[in-house]
Amino acid sequence: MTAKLIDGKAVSQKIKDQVQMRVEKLKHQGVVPGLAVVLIGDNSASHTYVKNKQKTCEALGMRSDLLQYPDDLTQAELLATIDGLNNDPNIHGILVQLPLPQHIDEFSVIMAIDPQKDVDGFHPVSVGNMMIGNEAFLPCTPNGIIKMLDHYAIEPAGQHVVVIGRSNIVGKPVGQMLLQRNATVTYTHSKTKDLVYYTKQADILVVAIGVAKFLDSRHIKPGAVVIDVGMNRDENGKLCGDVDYEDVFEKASYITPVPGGVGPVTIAMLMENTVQSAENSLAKDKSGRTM
Ligand SMILES: Nc1nc2c(c(=O)[nH]1)N[C@@H](CN(C=O)c1ccc(C(=O)N[C@@H](CCC(=O)O)C(=O)O)cc1)CN2
Repeated sequence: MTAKLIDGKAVSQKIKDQVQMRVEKLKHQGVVPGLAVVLIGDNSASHTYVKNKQKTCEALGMRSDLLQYPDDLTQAELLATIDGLNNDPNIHGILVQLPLPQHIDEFSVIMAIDPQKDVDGFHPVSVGNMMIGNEAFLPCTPNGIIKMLDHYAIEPAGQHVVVIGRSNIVGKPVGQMLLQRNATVTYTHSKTKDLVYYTKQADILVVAIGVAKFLDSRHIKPGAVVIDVGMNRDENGKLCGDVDYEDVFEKASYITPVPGGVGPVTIAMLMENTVQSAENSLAKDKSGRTM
């Protein structure tokens, strides 16, 4: 068996085409969706991702404001910036690019963002609503993974999903979202004993640990679906995932490439959250006017 490629670029394009139609409809009603991206410091990967976000935003006809600061920005200054964006009627989505410099508390920053503009889906209000199945902004990478599975008719229901990694932005939410689609979910992490005992049981494996080529064919059962969330550089400085792609390709049924898999769909889901927020804002204004 050789794996079928899960083409993140193709899935991303399909989502962006739908977003573009929604943007045009909003523009006819006088609303230009606006995304504010706050970038602190000089992390080169973050600069690349933010550039991708801005480029995509503008290509879809949305407004994208970049607020860039040196890494000595104080937490108080950042919170004041976020407060200004919360109150800007032309801004519908706010994100602060992670990771942050060590002197800034990530939770305080996420808490400062108005949940109605939380297009990353990281705010506890968004997370809580997601957990109980309420409408919420869903985190972009986990939601993108769901969209890729849907695109290839890979049904999570009844499947054993093993998640490697327990971050607040990928591991924890993706497991919950797949649980809500009736998968059976096992969470594993750096402290899990005998990791292979769990990974070899997985019908669907989500690998989000940030270690280049960590997972190889010994970790998976034949026919597993492998979702590689990793974004690393190999010994030659080449972008690679958490999965040894060449080694796993012969054994998996589906696999996401890096680059070209989870990354592009993450961006597309951010665009979808941003246009959704602008639609929510317009609906709220209209309901206010009819009161
Ligand atoms: N505020 C946030 N910070 C971070 C998030 C997030 O969702 N919100 N997620 C990750 C990084 N991430 C989004 O910002 C992200 C990572 C990778 C890509 C991407 O397009 N990857 C490309 C390759 C890009 C390259 O050339 O290096 C691919 O995989 O094809 C987009 C977004 C952490 N921070």
